[in-house]
Amino acid sequence: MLPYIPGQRWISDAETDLGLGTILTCDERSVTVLFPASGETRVYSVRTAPLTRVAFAEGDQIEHHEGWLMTVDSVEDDNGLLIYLGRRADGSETEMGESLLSNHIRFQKAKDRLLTGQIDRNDWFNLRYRTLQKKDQQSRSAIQGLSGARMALIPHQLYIANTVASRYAPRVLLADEVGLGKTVEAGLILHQQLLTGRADRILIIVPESLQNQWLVEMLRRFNLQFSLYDYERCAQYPGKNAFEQAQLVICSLELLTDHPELHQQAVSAEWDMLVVDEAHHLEWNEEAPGAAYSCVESLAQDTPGLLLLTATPEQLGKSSHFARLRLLDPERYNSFAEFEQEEAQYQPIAEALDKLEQDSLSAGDISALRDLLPESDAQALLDLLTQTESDEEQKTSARQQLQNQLLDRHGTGRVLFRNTRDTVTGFKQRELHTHALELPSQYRAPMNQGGLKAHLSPESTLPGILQDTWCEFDPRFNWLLDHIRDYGDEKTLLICHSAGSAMTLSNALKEATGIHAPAFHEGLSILERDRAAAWFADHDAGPPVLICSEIGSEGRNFQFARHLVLFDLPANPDLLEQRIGRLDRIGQQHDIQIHVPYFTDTGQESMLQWYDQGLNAFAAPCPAASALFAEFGETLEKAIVSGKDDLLKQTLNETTERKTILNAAMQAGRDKLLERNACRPDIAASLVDDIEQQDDPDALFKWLEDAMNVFGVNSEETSAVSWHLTPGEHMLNGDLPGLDSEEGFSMTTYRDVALVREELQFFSHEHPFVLALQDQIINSELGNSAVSLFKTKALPEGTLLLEVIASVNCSAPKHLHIGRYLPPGTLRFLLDERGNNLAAKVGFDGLAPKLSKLKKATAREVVKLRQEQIRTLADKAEELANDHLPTLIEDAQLKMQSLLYPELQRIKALKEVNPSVRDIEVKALEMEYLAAADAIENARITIEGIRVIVTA
Ligand SMILES: Nc1ncnc2c1ncn2[C@@H]1O[C@H](COP(=O)(O)OP(=O)(O)OP(=O)(O)O)[C@@H](O)[C@H]1O
Repeated sequence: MLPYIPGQRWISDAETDLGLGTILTCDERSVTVLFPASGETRVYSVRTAPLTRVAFAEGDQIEHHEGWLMTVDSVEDDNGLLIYLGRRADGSETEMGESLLSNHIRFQKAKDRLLTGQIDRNDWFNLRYRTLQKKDQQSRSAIQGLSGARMALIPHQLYIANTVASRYAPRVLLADEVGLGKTVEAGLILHQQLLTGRADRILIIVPESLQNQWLVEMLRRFNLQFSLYDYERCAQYPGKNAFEQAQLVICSLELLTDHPELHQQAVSAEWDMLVVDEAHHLEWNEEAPGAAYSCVESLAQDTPGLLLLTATPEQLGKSSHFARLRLLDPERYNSFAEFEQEEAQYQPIAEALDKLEQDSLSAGDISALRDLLPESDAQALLDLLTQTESDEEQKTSARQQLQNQLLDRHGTGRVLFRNTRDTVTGFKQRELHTHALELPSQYRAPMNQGGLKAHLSPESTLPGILQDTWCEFDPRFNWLLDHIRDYGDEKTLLICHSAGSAMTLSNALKEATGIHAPAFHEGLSILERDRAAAWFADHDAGPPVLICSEIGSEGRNFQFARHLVLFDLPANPDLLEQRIGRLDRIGQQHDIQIHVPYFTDTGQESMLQWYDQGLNAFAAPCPAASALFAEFGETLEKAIVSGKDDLLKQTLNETTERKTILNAAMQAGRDKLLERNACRPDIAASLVDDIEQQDDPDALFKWLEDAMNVFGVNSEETSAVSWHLTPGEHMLNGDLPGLDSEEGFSMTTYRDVALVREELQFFSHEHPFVLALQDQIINSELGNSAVSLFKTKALPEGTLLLEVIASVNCSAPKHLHIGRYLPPGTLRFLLDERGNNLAAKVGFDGLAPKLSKLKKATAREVVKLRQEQIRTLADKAEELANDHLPTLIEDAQLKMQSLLYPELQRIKALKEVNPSVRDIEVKALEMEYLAAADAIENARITIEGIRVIVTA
């Protein structure tokens, strides 16, 4: 006979929060259990299922799912299903099949264990109490998911992650300028979504060259273990959908575009979140979307959450930028023409924002604001501003709320986040060094006959044999030798247009100097590229130069290098910014030296002038660069190729003029809205503050030390701020992350130490090891019963006290994040023999150190002798705890309403004026509101631990 019968009620020992489970199906191998209270289904192996049968006996009080109670008189077995016979509170007889039991029933295991003589150590009881307190604090935290990353607390990143991650299934474009930390922002959002149960399955699509960088970054910074999927890995699952075999996957865009069958598998693998890095490669136009675009589009349609990352959103033109917004929200962005029109109207909104900064507003200003924000909540705020009886505090708050509403309800702000170096401080200067060289005769012909490419990188258009030997006559090569001689002890990153040029340069350099400067290009395998990058990064042994092709270097972190050699210039200003961004990124310690060797009186000089004088693009990113390139790119190319000086001069002058106008217009309109949306400094600063306060390395290690003592984990102090952990010989549980091998690992609880010492894991309250320990303590019976001796003269010898810990438990789906409203709490009662609660007078921290252990046999004897007294006091404590419940539920409902209701109202108001709010977001919030209210109403008290204290 099978051990499980459909309809039976069982509880998960590992996840008691799930509530009461119902067996759905069972065969020889697996059993499927539905946990209705949390909406979860689990499939276990029949042999190892961590399940306990729920069976009540005579005298037990049980609850019907409709909420009424019955006392059990007898139990019958109907083909493996239990039927309880008994009486309701009014005395009437009734019966209840086990399938009708309330899904929220919890069990008071502590009392049963104590009374049956299963007594734990005192320090286990103490650990249990402190762990419950810790869990309670974490559940209350508004920054859950944001504090556990190994990262410096950079305000704009935290602001974006916090804003985006709090949305249901966020769909946004992260478009910070190059090197400002988009990968870290995306990682933070994913971490938060995973930790709070809002996402389980995530697919990250990146250019092939960045796969390992992402893999390492997710693990090193966020402890997220992604699987890297390439063709070989996918082939390991014949006949199956490879993408369904892992929850967190990174793969390259090329894998999906080159293999339609794998693309199909990825589309049907039901992800919660999709991330696409370097999204500027997704080219689109109305007639024919590119292959990469279509590939991502079909995935994006079927995935609730979507993060697109690009530093240069307009690199392939405005229509492709629009198309990426369309991926995020096809309903809102359905007409390119309308999008362009809308962009032109951002200026009045930006002006209104400025006005709201001023102390007084004219009648005209108020009237303009009334037109922009016609909704009733905004009108009320505007009334407040004009009423003479309003005080300054009210007016300031009204101004802030109105600014928030303007930002919220207009423009792309809600889906597009862009921080720039203007607003994020701490970046180093960029210094341009131009090096004029004479054009060698060998390049004259190709330049005269060829197009723009021949002018910018003439070596790549040379015929046959010259492709390998051009360094012999190209003065840029000799200049490079001089540069290495002068700066050989500082790192230089060289970028040129093509892989071929990079290889020739690398070979020639080796021949001329013996220096092996690796060529880093798209033709290398990922492993080869990662090795080359790591070798280059080696401060002592690594080469002074890395020679990269355009594509090879994209997205890479080379901020440890100080010199950037642009061996040729790219044809597009966005590519120039991408190149400079390899060095000009967070972590750069020095001013960046940009070297441009060029041939005088050639198209190279013209291009250099256009970038430098036209766009000022070497000194800083130029906001209008894409627009200027769209306007003047063709003429510039024509001028360069034809060598017409007048046309060049004219283009340069026109560009300079337009740049001033466009930059000013953008700054006044679109950019101002983007800037304000991308980071609101007051909120960002308070996030940093909250995390700094939560980071308490000493307290965390103290708790960890106690827990490791109990669990039998060895810890060796390796410095004042770091420890090495290894599995002990008699570990209580072998299932702790990182301790599956003898070697163990090293860690620190200090954020600043973890940032400089890569070999240490950063332990925070959100580290998987800490979370696993916490769960194992709380979800097991560990320390829930204890007996101890209290040597005191204040009470007669043999006096009995009962210390009882209780918590509030809600069986609710994890994504509701119910702890925000109803944290588990740690109710503590210390009852004397008459049932008086002394907890307020005698605190846990004062009492615990004064208690000593009793021998097990003596402890059992005490329990046996005082059983009746203990039972009565335990029931009394439970009664007291239950007395708290209605107030706790009421407070939680109020808190939930105060947080979710305004959010619901806001999103509904937003939807009326800003169609970028999707219907599904409004619906999801409504459902969340109702589900949270229901879960809170069904909260129950759980007795987490009982300690008998006898005085001596
Ligand atoms: N908060 C942080 N703490 C420590 N290092 C950081 C932080 N944010 C970013 N970095 C580092 O700064 C560099 C740039 O960050 P990241 O790669 O996320 O930028 P990006 O905007 O994605 O760059 P790109 O535009 O080139 O793709 C990386 O080396 C990253 O590890």
